[in-house]
Parts: sequence; structure tokens; C-alpha cells
Amino acid sequence: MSDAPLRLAAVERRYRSEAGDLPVLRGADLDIAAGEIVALVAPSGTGKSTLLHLAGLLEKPDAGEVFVDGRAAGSLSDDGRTAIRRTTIGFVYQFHHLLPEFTAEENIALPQMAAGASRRDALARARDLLAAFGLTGRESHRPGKLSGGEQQRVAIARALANRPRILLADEPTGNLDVGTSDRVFAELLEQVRGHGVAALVATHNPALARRMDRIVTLAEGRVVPVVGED
Ligand SMILES: Nc1ncnc2c1ncn2[C@@H]1O[C@H](COP(=O)(O)OP(=O)(O)OP(=O)(O)O)[C@@H](O)[C@H]1O
Repeated sequence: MSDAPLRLAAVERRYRSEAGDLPVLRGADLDIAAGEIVALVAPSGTGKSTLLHLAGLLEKPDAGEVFVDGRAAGSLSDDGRTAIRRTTIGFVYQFHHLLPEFTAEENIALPQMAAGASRRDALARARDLLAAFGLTGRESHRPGKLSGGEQQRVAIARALANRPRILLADEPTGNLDVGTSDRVFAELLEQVRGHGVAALVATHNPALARRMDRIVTLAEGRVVPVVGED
């Protein structure tokens, strides 16, 4: 039995439509160790979002199993899955989904409070994370008063707020210029390595992918390694 924070074993997912069945994942296997960051680089439509949704317990596989810290997600109730999503998994979406009526620090504090932290502790951690991502001075800004890149950094900080065991990200630095993207990614790496997070990052950016521990792609519904060309 693997003790990897995240393990997908023989996962299958197909979508049904009037045109027939579309098998997207057909026996996908993936293990991510604590402190390991894996790049998922695959053409559009091959199933990256589907894989991230299954890993994040947002969808259930048609066959196979997702293990979080060795526990089979299929054996959990809906409440149990929600609890794991809240406390164990951090998500960074392509479109950040920050709450517009709350400030940057509140956006990072709220998931901590939902997981049981006091408002005071949650805000203190929010400020630390904002500082780590270069956003000191922006704590009280609402998302509408932040640039796209700043909003994305707040979203990354929010994903890390509950010290997740697993981080799932879809183009986490997509809106950032090269210099900012480098710095934000360096901080993300430090958080992942320093806190033993298992991270899966979908990206179309080959330079970013090369900075991760390994690169995988999707081929015929399976996860396959990409061997470096240099
Ligand atoms: N809810 C759904 N119902 C029917 N088909 C779906 C559904 N979700 C995804 N698909 C189809 O499944 C395939 C994989 O979709 P997915 O979003 O996982 O791809 P992706 O690799 O993330 O693509 P992109 O890089 O464009 O975001 C696509 O052909 C898509 O049209």
C-alpha cells in the first residue's frame, strides 16, 4: 500500500452524450509523493481537467479508485469527501473564483475559518501568505482592486491556507508576466517542498513544466511519463 498523499489507480471516466460514449480516462494511474510537484502537460481535450476533478474528489470515477493519504475516496460519504476537500486539498483554478465582496486577506482566511480556525489566527496566516507572495500592502483590497496577476497570487495563497496535503492547480501562473511568474512559482515550490505537499499542476508552459520534479502527459486515457529531451 502506497503512503503517497495522492494516488489514482486504474481510474476510468467517460462522458455520455447523444452522440455516444466518450471515454476520456481509460485506466489512469498516478502516484504523487509528499513534497513532489508533477507537471501535467497534454493537448486540449485529452482530459487534464477531468483528471484534476477526480483527484480533487469533485467528480467520481466510473471505475478505479482515488486514494487520499491511503484512504479510498470511494468508501467515503459525500460529507466525508467534502471534509477532505476542505482540509486536505488545495485548488488553484484557471479562473481564480475569489469572492468579490471580501478583501484579499478575508478570501484567504475564510477557508481556514470553515475548517475551524479562529478569525484572528486565520487572518494572521493570511497576512503571512500574502507577504510570501509579494502582496504586502494589498491585504485590504477587494479582488476588483487587484490586477489579474495579483488576484492569481491571492488564489494560490488561498489554496495553501489550510496547509493541504495535496495541491491541484490548473495554469496557476497563466496570467502573470515572466518575471512575476518565476517568483510566484519559486514560492509555490518552496511551499510544496517545505511542507511536504503533493502537487499536480496542469500547464501548457514547457519552461514551467521543466522546473517541476517530473512531467506526465495523457495518451489514450492513461497517464504516461514525458522523458526530458535535453
Ligand atoms: N461534463 C461533460 N460532458 C460531456 N463531455 C465532457 C464533459 N466534460 C468534459 N468533456 C469532454 O471530455 C474531454 C476531456 O475534457 P477535459 O476538460 O478534461 O480536457 P482538458 O485536457 O482539460 O482540455 P483543456 O486543455 O482544453 O482545458 C473533452 O473532449 C470534453 O469535451
